[in-house]
Amino acid sequence: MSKFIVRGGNRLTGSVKVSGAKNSVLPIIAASLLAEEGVSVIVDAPPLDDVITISKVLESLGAGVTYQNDIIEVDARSITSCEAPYEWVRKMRASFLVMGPLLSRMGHTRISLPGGCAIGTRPIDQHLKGFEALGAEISLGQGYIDAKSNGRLRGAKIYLDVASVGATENIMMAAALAEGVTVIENAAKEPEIVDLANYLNGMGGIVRGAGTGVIRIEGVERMHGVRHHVIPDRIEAGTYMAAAAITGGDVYVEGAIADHLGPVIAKMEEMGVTVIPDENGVRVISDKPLKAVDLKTLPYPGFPTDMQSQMMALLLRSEGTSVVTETVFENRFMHVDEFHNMNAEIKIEGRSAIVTGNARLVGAKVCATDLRAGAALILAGLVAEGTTEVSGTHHIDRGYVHLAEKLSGLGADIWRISMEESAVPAAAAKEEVVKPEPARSESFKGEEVKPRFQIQPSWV
Ligand SMILES: CC(=O)N[C@H]1[C@@H](OP(=O)(O)OP(=O)(O)OC[C@H]2O[C@@H](n3ccc(=O)[nH]c3=O)[C@H](O)[C@@H]2O)O[C@H](CO)[C@@H](O)[C@@H]1O
Ligand SMILES: C=C(OP(=O)(O)O)C(=O)O
Repeated sequence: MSKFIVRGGNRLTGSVKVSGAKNSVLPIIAASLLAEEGVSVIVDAPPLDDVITISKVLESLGAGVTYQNDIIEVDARSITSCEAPYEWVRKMRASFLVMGPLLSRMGHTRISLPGGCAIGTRPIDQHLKGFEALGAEISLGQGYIDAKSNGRLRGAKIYLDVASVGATENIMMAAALAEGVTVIENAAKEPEIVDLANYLNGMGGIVRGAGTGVIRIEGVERMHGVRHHVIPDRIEAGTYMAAAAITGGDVYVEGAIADHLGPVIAKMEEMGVTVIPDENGVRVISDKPLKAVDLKTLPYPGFPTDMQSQMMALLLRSEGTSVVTETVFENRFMHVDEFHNMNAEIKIEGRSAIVTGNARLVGAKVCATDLRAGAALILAGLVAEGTTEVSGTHHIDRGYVHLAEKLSGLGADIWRISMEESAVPAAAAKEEVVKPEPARSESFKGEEVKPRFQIQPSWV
């Protein structure tokens, strides 16, 4: 157990590199299960806890998985099990993404029900509706979902009631080896969907229209491993852009793809932040007082829900009152209570949060209630008076590679300690900061999912 310690007041400058996208690499690793021939090589796979978890799921199914220097190799030629047990699906909802490929390739799968999570109930009805349309028989019992098909799945037209990212991905993967053509209508359009489609096409699949609301998948008989580069993480990029903006900084976010960040850039520009994209990244200059803006989260290309809490941190420091409306998840304002502990004034009215700007934020002990809430609290800590301690770091480790190291590289006063240590006096605590482990080179087989960090003396 560890926590981040942040001392506010530093202006961030310099360059930070974005890692591969969590929300791309997870479905892509799952899709590797479709390859009956060859080995899949996934480049720019970020060393996140979620990546370890999905790798463990694949190993529990009989696939070979190795990880070295941000490259994952998956050998799924011999799958020995079709069951994703509770212990993995409980750790990470995205484990459910193995259902589509397993059903398509093996004709049978048994997966623990993913259940809700902190940000909402997150049902899976659209995934199941898609599998049933493709001819699977679904039964539920004892916390598990059983899906069986009589021979190959058969292509079908599927209209999604909500443009769900996960359902679109799961159905794309299920349809990849089905007989005939599948058309997904009201499909999600996120860049991660396009990345998955490119991966499936590289594996010998035939997927067209990804990135639009209608995706057409022509089923093929066999798929093979391929080498693929994961796209950069637009949410991680957006988080560093917000760090630059909130601290009045000047930061180059290397690897950020401006096209993937349209609404984030638009809102930052409305706030008075200068954003200069080029072909290798995005420069963010914040040299004026920030202005309040209203924003509403929506499926892509709307404003991403995964940037809502980080943006709220920024709005706390803006001139005027802002209204933030969350339409994607019904319970994604848990960071508001934590912000209150830092002296913020925010009122929740239904699906909206009314954010009073010009907040004099003060450091406090706060808890990351989910991944992005954790990032937002760290952003607030960067400008708060005094020291902020953010616990719940396991959430943050799901989605950010070396967060403290990347921010301190930009000049932030942030480090990580184990829970047993005291954050004060800070100088003493810095003697026992946490350093990332060297890259893994071994198979994940047989290991527990351990924190990827260990205490090292005198680092940073
Ligand atoms: C691993 C991954 O890629 N996670 C992302 C993915 O999550 P995930 O794929 O779980 O999110 P979805 O797009 O499925 O969820 C969007 C909305 O649809 C609802 N829904 C979803 C499926 C379903 O069968 N029925 C249903 O009603 C959900 O409850 C939610 O309200 O997209 C979210 C929305 O951009 C992001 O916040 C997550 O970071
Ligand atoms: C909600 C998120 O992820 P997940 O769907 O993996 O929980 C996120 O990345 O902010």
